[in-house]
Amino acid sequence: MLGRCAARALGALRGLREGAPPARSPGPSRRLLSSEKVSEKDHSLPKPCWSKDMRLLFDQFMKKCEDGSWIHLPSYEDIATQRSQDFSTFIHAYFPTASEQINKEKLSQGRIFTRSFEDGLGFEYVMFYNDAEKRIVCVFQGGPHLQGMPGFFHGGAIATMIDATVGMNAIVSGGIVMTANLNINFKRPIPLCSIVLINSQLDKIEGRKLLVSCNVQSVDEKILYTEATSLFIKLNPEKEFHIKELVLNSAPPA
Ligand SMILES: CC/C=C\C/C=C\C/C=C\CCCCCCCC(=O)SCCNC(=O)CCNC(=O)[C@H](O)C(C)(C)COP(=O)(O)OP(=O)(O)OC[C@H]1O[C@@H](n2cnc3c(N)ncnc32)[C@H](O)[C@@H]1OP(=O)(O)O
Repeated sequence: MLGRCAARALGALRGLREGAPPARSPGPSRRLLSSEKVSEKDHSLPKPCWSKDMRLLFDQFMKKCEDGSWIHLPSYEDIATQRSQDFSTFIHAYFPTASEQINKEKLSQGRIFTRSFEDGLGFEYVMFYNDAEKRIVCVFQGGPHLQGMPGFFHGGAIATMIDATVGMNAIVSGGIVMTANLNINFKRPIPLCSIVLINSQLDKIEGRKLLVSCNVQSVDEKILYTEATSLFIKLNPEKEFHIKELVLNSAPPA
């Protein structure tokens, strides 16, 4: 049985695509342009660019999902439904000054960073969540455009995938959170285009703080490439109360 927070967060992740009603109002901070492209592709499902090993790992984890102990997490490249517009409106209301500085025309082109590369060239990954153990495992196949030192992944690309994985763990466990601190020890360089496992674990929740750790290992678990710890802060619930009112009152009269 999923915890209430995890069930809500997973529902929200799925709800970004499934059965969401057509947008009534984009709210004050996010105006959709008529030319806005909406991609429905779930990037966490097998694609031709996935290697044999990546597919094998996907199949192994999907097998673990059959008894409900693990859950496959969907992943889309952009955010375009009513519920996610509310989410976007919420975030902009939380940071009003920063929000004013955003170029609203460019905002409509917003795309999740890890899903903004052509298939196979950047970040290919799929995440699985275990609620009982508060773990997320990410199977990651990095492409040739993530190169840093010749033949190896760029440290920033590794940091990005770590942030995405521990971040998803924090979102599923805590709701709307932001990364406050990320500490990374790069222990071994990761060969370009290899497949690695990112194992993340929720260690502690202290009020609004969520501590999540992770390691990056080779598929056979013989090489420990990277270790990281992170701190996520749940956006202040008191402030959230006023923001909810703002979001609810933002729609123009019908
Ligand atoms: C339900 C959601 C559903 C769907 C989501 C939709 C789509 C998801 C798709 C993909 C997601 C993939 C995951 C990606 C994850 C990536 C996340 C990011 O990259 S976030 C971007 C980077 N982070 C930032 O830009 C954050 C910048 N910082 C801030 O905005 C603020 O500092 C803050 C973190 C919001 C905290 O500010 P607050 O005013 O809210 O809290 P404070 O009162 O300052 O602090 C509370 C508490 O925490 C302690 N603290 C804060 N920062 C730190 C720190 N760096 N180190 C240690 N401690 C810290 C602070 O001392 C307070 O402690 P207390 O006094 O004991 O209460």
